[in-house]
Amino acid sequence: MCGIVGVVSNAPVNQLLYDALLLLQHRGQDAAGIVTLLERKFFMHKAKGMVRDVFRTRNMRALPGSVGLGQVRYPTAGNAYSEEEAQPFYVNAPFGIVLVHNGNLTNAHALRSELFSTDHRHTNTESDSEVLLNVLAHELERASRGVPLNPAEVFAAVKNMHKRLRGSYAVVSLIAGHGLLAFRDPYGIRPLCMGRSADGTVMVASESVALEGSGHVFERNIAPGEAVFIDLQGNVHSMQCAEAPTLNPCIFEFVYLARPDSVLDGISVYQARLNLGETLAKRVVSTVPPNQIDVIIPIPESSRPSATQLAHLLGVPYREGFVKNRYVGRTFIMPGQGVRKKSVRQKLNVIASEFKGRNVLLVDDSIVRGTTSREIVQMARDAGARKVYLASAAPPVRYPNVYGIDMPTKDELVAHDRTVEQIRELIGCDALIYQDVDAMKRAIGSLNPKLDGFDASCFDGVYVTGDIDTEAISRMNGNRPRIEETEEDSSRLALPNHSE
Ligand SMILES: O=P(O)(O)OC[C@H]1O[C@H](OP(=O)(O)OP(=O)(O)O)[C@H](O)[C@@H]1O
Ligand SMILES: NC(=O)CC[C@H](N)C(=O)O
Ligand SMILES: [Mg+2]
Repeated sequence: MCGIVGVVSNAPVNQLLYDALLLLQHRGQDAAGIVTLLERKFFMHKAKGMVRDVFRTRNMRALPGSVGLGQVRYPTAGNAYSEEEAQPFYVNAPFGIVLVHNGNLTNAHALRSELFSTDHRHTNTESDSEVLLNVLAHELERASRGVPLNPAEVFAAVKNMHKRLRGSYAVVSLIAGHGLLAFRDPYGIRPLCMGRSADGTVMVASESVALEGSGHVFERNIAPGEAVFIDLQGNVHSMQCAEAPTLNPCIFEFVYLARPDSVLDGISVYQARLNLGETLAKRVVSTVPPNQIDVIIPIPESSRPSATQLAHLLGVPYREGFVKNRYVGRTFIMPGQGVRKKSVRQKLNVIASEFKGRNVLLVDDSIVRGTTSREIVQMARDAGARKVYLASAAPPVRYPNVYGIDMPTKDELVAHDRTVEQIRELIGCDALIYQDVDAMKRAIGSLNPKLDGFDASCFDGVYVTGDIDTEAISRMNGNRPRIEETEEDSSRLALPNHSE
């Protein structure tokens, strides 16, 4: 779940792209990049790190032009530590194309060989996004052979792409001399929306918060399978390019990934989390009587809306018991278990008085590897809690995710092949209460009846694209270069040393 953005304007866009990427930082902390287009020349700067670290003034000055795109990366394919896999990706022919991608191709391996043997195209990294760019380049070349590239040719290329690509993809790309192309996979797994500002700038972005926070008015979501082409004058053309599109957004966006102030596919992320708190209340009542809970404490950050609603419905005081160090990033999207574990303690600290002698119900949005829960439960006990109960606003995460969330192998999931009682024992809490899968789908789905369903594969093992061999994917991903604790990790987590 990287964050992507693209703009067509008639004023310089470097600062605008930077601002939008900052608003999408929660979607990817590993690398960031921007490309701008001035006349027919691309200007690019990308590197590993967060937006504020990657772009210095001199880099920003070197990004001229009134059209551009950007990305913040959370790696789900290839090598998380490879600077070369930071996005955007560039290819020189045809026309000159740059591309940013949110999602994960499940047939990247097969496509890479096909690109080489049939299309005679070379890819130089392990990134699925580079594969995607080369498929786009090949299809654009085919569609515009002997004719000028107009929207009809661009849409013909996207139609062919949908036939070749499998998995999830929300994409923004720039075609030099022509315009900006954005499209979404036929299931709409990853989000993409567009908006406009008063001066006529058109922006496409992963989440509505990027539009609104940078002075644009949300216009609409890009439909599953749809392609939008914005020419260099700012005219918007669009076409449905998939044969049988359905809207099945990733449910984990609502549970954890997206910002609560975003509205994705017509659903307020905040309201979705409140609703999850409401249905969770029913589960809690049937496990632990509310009069045996003294206080409800959220595990910051993402669980707050669900915990508030839960506390309200149970009539139990809601208190802040953990303070988050805002300078440590999101732990779940950090690459590598060592670094994730260490950062939970660096990130959260207890307010001991909220725990001492009390029966506390801790609430998290989800439990994935159990890294956070294990640490937190122990911290609550160390602070003097009498009983420590834990509730998760999402059901157990039991299956690998193959569509752009970094939980690729089942063995790393604390709930895989374990009963709730076994998980409770591992985490070390006195009671463990999970959301129910159908209740979760109803709680969020009721907010937009036009949805066809969700990709909830990590909870129910049903993969919307229907062609997933999780064993093969687990094997492939298990061999991915993963990051375990290195010096670089540790220094990245360390707080700035002001005495230097
Ligand atoms: O079981 P785990 O593998 O630990 O993963 C789940 C935890 O990770 C996320 O928090 P994170 O710190 O990433 O972000 P947040 O501040 O938005 O809650 C999520 O909200 C859970 O707290
Ligand atoms: N989280 C994502 O969307 C990742 C995009 C792409 N698969 C990468 O690893 O760079
Ligand atoms: Mg969290």
